[in-house]
Amino acid sequence: MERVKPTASQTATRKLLRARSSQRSRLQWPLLRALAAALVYLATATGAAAASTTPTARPRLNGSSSSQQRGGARPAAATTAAAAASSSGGVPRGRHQERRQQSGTRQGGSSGWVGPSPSYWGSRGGGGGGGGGGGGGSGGRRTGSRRHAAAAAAALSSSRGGGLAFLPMISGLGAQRERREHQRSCLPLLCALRTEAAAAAAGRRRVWRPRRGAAAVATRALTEDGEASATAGGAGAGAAGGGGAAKLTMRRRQRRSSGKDLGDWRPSLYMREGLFQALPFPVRITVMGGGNFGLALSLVLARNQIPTTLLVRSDSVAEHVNKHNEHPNYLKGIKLPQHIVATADPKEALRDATFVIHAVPVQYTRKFLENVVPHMPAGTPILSVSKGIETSSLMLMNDILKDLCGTERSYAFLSGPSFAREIAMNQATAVVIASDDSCLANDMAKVLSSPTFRCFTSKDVVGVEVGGAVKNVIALAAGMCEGLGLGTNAMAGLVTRGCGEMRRLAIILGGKSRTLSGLSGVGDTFGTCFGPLSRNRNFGIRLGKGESMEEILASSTEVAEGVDTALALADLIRKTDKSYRIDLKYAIIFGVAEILKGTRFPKEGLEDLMTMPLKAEMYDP
Ligand SMILES: NC(=O)c1ccc[n+]([C@@H]2O[C@H](COP(=O)([O-])OP(=O)(O)OC[C@H]3O[C@@H](n4cnc5c(N)ncnc54)[C@H](O)[C@@H]3O)[C@@H](O)[C@H]2O)c1
Ligand SMILES: O=P(O)(O)OC[C@H](O)CO
Repeated sequence: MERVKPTASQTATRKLLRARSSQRSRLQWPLLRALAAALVYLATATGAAAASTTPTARPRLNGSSSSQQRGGARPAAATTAAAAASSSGGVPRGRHQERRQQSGTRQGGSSGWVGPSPSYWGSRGGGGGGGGGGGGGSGGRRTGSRRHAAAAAAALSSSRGGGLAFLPMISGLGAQRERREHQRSCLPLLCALRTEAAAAAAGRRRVWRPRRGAAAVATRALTEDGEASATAGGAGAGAAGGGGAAKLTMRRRQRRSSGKDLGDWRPSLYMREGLFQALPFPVRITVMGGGNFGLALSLVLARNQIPTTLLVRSDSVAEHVNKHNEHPNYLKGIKLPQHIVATADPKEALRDATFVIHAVPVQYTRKFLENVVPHMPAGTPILSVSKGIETSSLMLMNDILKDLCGTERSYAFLSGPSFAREIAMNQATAVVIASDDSCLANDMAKVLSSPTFRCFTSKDVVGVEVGGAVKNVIALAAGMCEGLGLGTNAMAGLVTRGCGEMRRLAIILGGKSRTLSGLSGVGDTFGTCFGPLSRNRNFGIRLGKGESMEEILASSTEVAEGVDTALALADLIRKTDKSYRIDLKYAIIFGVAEILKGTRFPKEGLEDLMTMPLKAEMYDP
């Protein structure tokens, strides 16, 4: 019998059904794992409660239902935990903690955290100097719900606080409302647990008062112990003694004794409403680079009450920041919260970092990192916010960081329309964080997001990075357009054609076309080309008005990354794109490079663009 050939729509429907069924089976696995983990946990917890006089007794977490919490009743979990705490001489200890203490390994970085560690710390070999290399991160990388299911199972079988790692798994199953309820009910508990974990690490005892709420517990931790040891939803902290950490702690204490601390240490809306998505491990962040953007991101972190250390270049700047709560040169007029601590000592800044944020301009990155890398704990993930291409190597940040900090750690890249001053003034901002490691991108998005700072995620590192680099060059051109006194038609045409060049280059380098229609592509291009705060645009305006490069460079204190990047891009395109007439395909980038080199005037550049050979508007590489 002759086989009937399916129609195109039948084939498409079948493909869709097949995809959905495989998606369903992927979703079922975490559910089954979750159920299995919960059963194991319940069975063990029952046994543990019976034997709660032993030091290894594990408290029950499942008593903290939202109704109990809202009704103000002391949750069963708290009662059990308190009983277990007192019986074990402080904080109840789980198996992981015990094993670590027996083997003498420093656990969970500074805070003594005993929950699971994320997959991107796998290369730390379960321990190490940072904020949490241990627990569940057993080497190879896992992704998505598998990782969360495994982390939850590990947490449930390890320590009481780790049980909260169950939350992301619930979210993976899509039960949004339940998750919110659960988080709301668990949040005060989570904060209290972390406070206790940190106190235990520092050898202190702590009174269990979950009914006072997360904010009270967090604040109390700060006031009583002089250490930012409990933070909003998921941002635990360190209380490690000795060395640099002790110095930082002492500074915090000194400030506190001055009586003006805590003014801005309030629970954010995310924390109060339970919207903050807790990470199942403590977080302490080091921001490298105390320029405009480093400061702005420190403020974002401080608003989420994450302990943040700013690594600056000189002792005098660090001293000024710590003493006056503002930077002497950047973001003038913006006051920094007291709990942002600056230091010029990379060892001191990095020893306890859970994550590192790199906010040094691309062209200074290599020199800056040479002194810093030896002090960076192995495996600590880095989030880069720098946009551009290195002139000497023609590398994007992804390659520069891998070159300098090794391939054995995960990297993420933040980009999008995000002027430092607007962020510092708490104005709404949306960005994208790209990483090959989607767990890291998700976690960084959780750490940074707040009601005024929204992070999306992406897997397209190249697309996001190319967008961030090329938009600065287009902004120089847009500035020249403005400086030449041209109208809206010219500006809109120029920026649109510039976005085409950006997309073309991104595709050639391995990025995705759709990324360039997002925040890091056209989003950032619009922001930078039309935003009065843009340094690149303002540089272009001055060029357009007839000032020379030398004059502008001599009189400006701020970095316009597009200047070096334009020259690097022209070289990179020549090296990478071997197609016919690249000068026509990248007319704006080449034009800007020529003007910066001094071989063309802005007006001539415009004439060149307008008299190019006639051709189709769109074509792909
Ligand atoms: N400013 C913004 O609004 C913004 C927004 C998004 C991304 N970014 C990106 O963030 C990165 C940092 O930008 P920024 O605005 O904070 O820079 P900035 O111009 O405000 O500060 C310069 C930074 O570089 C350091 N620096 C200066 N000269 C140096 C040198 N010779 N060697 C080593 N370090 C030196 C300074 O100490 C300072 O930390 C850039 O790549 C930029 O593209 C900035
Ligand atoms: O001030 P610019 O021109 O360096 O731009 C800053 C940011 O990149 C805008 O997103």
